[in-house]
Amino acid sequence: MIAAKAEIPGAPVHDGPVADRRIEPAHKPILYLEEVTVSFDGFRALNALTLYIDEGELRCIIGPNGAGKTTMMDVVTGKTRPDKGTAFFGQTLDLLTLDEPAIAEAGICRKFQKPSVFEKQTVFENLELAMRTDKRVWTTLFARLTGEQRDAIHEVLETVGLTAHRDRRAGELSHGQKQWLEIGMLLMQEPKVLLVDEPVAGMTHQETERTAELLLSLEGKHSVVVVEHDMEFVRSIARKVTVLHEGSVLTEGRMDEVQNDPRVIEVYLGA
Ligand SMILES: Nc1ncnc2c1ncn2[C@@H]1O[C@H](COP(=O)(O)OP(=O)(O)OP(=O)(O)O)[C@@H](O)[C@H]1O
Repeated sequence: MIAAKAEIPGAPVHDGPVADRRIEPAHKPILYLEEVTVSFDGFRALNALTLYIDEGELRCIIGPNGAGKTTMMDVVTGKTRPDKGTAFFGQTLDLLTLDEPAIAEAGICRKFQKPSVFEKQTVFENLELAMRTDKRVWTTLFARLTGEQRDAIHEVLETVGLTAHRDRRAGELSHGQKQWLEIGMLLMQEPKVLLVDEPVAGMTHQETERTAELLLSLEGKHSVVVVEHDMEFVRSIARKVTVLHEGSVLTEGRMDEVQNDPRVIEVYLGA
């Protein structure tokens, strides 16, 4: 079921020439979470969380353990249903009416911390499998690719820096390369929003740097939400940073601003 976003108080309205001028195209939200509350046995993992993500932006979400970062991603992807609040994708798609596959189909993809690739298939084949709607390995590998599909795979290989490894089995790749391959597999689905959970955990310094470049290169083409504990990494990619604490937004802003915010310092030192 599709509900109308315009019914939400304070939500931007895009349906007329005057309304259009109210929003800068560069700051048009694609994801709206408003007053979202999730309780587990009375404990509020999310507490009236309100968060907007703009189209094409790269947003970092930080916060001490238990702040609600994972729960927030679970709500967006349909894994967890909030007790209260609203979650919209764009102006019209009510995420709370959709299940996980429908949300992924709509263009919200999630990269979990642990890479999950088809180890026995090559890098190229993994990307091919990710592109198809028919997920049966057998069917996919024996279907012929169109020129356009090949181009799409080559473009993603370039983006994730794995062109030279296209014919290697995924199982032979390093941890970092597997992570990039999985990001590539998500890119094959042309997501509008990419949620990335601790992308550099377990990576070498060099792999971390390369991951920063990769995520920065996605900016403008996709909205990328990165949840990460590694502050040096966050600093290297951060545009706008949102600090979660006890299920709500504590503060948002540039990395230097949030780092010097006494409330943020207190929360991290107290954690
Ligand atoms: N299924 C659940 N049942 C009970 N409590 C839960 C459940 N999922 C999360 N919580 C609790 O909700 C709070 C928020 O958890 P969440 O995993 O969202 O935090 P986080 O910011 O991702 O933390 P971390 O950085 O440690 O991963 C925590 O106190 C956690 O123990």
